[in-house]
Amino acid sequence: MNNLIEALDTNGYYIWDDFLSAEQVEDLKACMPDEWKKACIGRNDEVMRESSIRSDKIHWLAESQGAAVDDFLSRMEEIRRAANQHFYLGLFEYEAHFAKYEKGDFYKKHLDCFHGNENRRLTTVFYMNDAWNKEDAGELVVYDLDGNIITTLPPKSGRLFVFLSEQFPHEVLPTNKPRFSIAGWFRTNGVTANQLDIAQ
Ligand SMILES: O=C(O)CCC(=O)C(=O)O
Ligand SMILES: [Fe+2]
Repeated sequence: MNNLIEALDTNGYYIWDDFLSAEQVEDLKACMPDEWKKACIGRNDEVMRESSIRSDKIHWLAESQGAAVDDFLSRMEEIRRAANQHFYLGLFEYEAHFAKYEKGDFYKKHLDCFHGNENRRLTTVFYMNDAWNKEDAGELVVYDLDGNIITTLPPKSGRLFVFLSEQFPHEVLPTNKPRFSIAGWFRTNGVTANQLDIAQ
C-alpha cells in the first residue's frame, strides 16, 4: 500500500503486480456472469452504443455476486481509505465492472472522466488473463496529457493498474484473444438523479 501511495504521489499511477494470487483470480473469474451487456458511452440521457469507440462487454460488480467479489471490493475499500488519508481526495464511492473483450475488441483513446463522469478521480484496472503473450496484443497504452506514451501494459493476470483518472488518456489495443478485466473508479461524490453513471 505504501508503494501505491508513493507512486501516485510521484507519478500519478502505479502498476501493482500480483495484487491477487492466481487462485484468487480464478475465484473472481468464477463470479463472472453468463450474460454480458454491450458497453455504452455518453451521458445518461443520450447514451450511445458507440461501437466505433469501444466494443467490449461489461457487467457491473455488486454485492452478493460471490465471496471473491466481496474480497475484491474490500481490497478496494482499503485503497480508498489510504488514498483519502494521504491525498485528502474525498473519495467516497467505488464503482466497477467486469469487462470482456473478445478477439478484435478494443477501446479507443479516452479519459475516464468524460461527460457526466467528471467526478471520477482514481481509476483501477485489474487483469485476469493467464499466460498473456506478445502476439495476444490487447495492451493498455497509457498517455500523458501531451500525448506522449507513458507505458504499454499487457493485461497480465493478477496485475492492478491504478491511475489518476484526469491525467492519463489511455486506449485498449485490439486483442487477439479473450481478455478479462475489472475496471473501476473512485468518485468524489454520489450519483445524482440526473447524472447517473453513464457506462451501463
Ligand atoms: O481494460 C483496460 O485495460 C482499460 C479499460 C478502460 O479504459 C475503461 O474501461 O475505461
Ligand atoms: Fe478507461
